[in-house]
Amino acid sequence: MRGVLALGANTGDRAANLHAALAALDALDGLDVEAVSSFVETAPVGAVPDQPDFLNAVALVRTTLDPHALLRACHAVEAAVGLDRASKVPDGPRPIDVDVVTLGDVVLDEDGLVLPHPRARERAFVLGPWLELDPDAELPGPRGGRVADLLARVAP
Ligand SMILES: Nc1ncnc2c1ncn2[C@@H]1O[C@H](COP(=O)(O)OP(=O)(O)OP(=O)(O)O)[C@@H](O)[C@H]1O
Ligand SMILES: Nc1nc2c(c(=O)[nH]1)N=C(CO)CN2
Repeated sequence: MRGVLALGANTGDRAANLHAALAALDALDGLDVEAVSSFVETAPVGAVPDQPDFLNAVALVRTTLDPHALLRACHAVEAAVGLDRASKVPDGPRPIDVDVVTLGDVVLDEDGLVLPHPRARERAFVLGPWLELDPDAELPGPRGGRVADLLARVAP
């Protein structure tokens, strides 16, 4: 299946962290990184406004992993690049964050995994790079829609 991953980093060498995470993802059995967006500098969104700007990117992947295995793989890559989950503050600074935005048309909410990612539809730092890679992209599910339309709503 095709999947969409969102990456973000705002501590350390942000670009090096994104490159390391992308290489680690591509090295996984059952996952190929097919395309990577530009790295975009974005102001922090969410509960912690007073932190460094993020470098964000989106990757299109092809994978045989099931949704939970894909999330576990993302967490393993985060740990390998230097994220200590125990000290992570929600919405706060981190050397790397890898979220699963979509996996095919899968819609689910179970065991700590929600697909599509519940906040993707309101995050310009996800929608913008995704649109760059696929101008016809669509977010599946009842609250989905064309990524171009969702982006126009959050970043008019
Ligand atoms: N689609 C998803 N992608 C990544 N994590 C998810 C997803 N759905 C649910 N989660 C859960 O969200 C939990 C918190 O995610 P994380 O630690 O990345 O939070 P955060 O990065 O601070 O915020 P956000 O999830 O809004 O990016 C994870 O432990 C994971 O179980
Ligand atoms: N600009 C930007 N803001 C954020 C980001 C992010 O990746 N980019 N990630 C967050 C938590 O996942 C919270 N806020």
